[in-house]
Amino acid sequence: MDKISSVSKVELTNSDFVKPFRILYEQDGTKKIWDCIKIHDSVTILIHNVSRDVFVLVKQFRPAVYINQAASHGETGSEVNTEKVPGHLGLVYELCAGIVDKNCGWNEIAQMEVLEECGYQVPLSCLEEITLARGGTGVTGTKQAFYYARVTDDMKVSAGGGNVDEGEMIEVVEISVAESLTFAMDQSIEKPVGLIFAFLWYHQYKAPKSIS
Ligand SMILES: O=c1ccn([C@@H]2O[C@H](COP(=O)(O)OP(=O)(O)O[C@H]3O[C@H](CO)[C@@H](O)[C@H](O)[C@H]3O)[C@@H](O)[C@H]2O)c(=O)[nH]1
Ligand SMILES: [Mg+2]
Repeated sequence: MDKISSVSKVELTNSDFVKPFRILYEQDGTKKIWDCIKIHDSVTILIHNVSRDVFVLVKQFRPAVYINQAASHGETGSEVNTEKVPGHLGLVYELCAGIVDKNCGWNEIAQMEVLEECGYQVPLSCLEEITLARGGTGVTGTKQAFYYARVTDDMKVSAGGGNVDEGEMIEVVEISVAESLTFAMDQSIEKPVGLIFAFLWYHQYKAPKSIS
């Protein structure tokens, strides 16, 4: 999964996934411009396997993270020297997530992503909405829905790994709930803020409280 080679940056002319555009507006009479990117809304799922008290995460190569790593290693040109910037630097731990690109309930999209990426067939009744937030406010402004899915070992029906037809390569990783806060705050582990939020949410609102 982390054997990355032949990396180059090219100009984006058209895309099925993102559309850059500019907004012109006036604020209190002052003319302003703001450059944005249109992307899909998304769903994100904190999967808790209660049979073994572990969180189920996905680990995947993220080109955007990789290219930022390359820049930190002085590789800012259009070609990246992959000897100097090995592919594992673009691997990221994330919650199971997917874009809202189908006309159905967001909870159904969450259910599909849990199956596709992590191999659990979870009934909708085991999916709880945590909250809805903005995935990004500066550039995209899209919505991101967070769900909590309680799963058991007997809901595991496949290895997961993502949609092979779309070329997805995903490793399913388990983190014990007991170690999850240390994991969340470890800066040496690449992860998005949504993962940290979800782990903290669990410990604040869901974790059994010990009696002192
Ligand atoms: O430029 C692109 C963009 C996407 N894809 C494919 O599109 C699919 C997208 O996968 P999906 O699981 O639906 O979305 P994610 O990539 O997991 O993205 C979600 O999870 C991210 C991490 O939480 C968030 O940043 C995003 O907003 C959210 O949509 C995959 O097959 C990709 O291979 C491409 O091939 N090229
Ligand atoms: Mg995904």
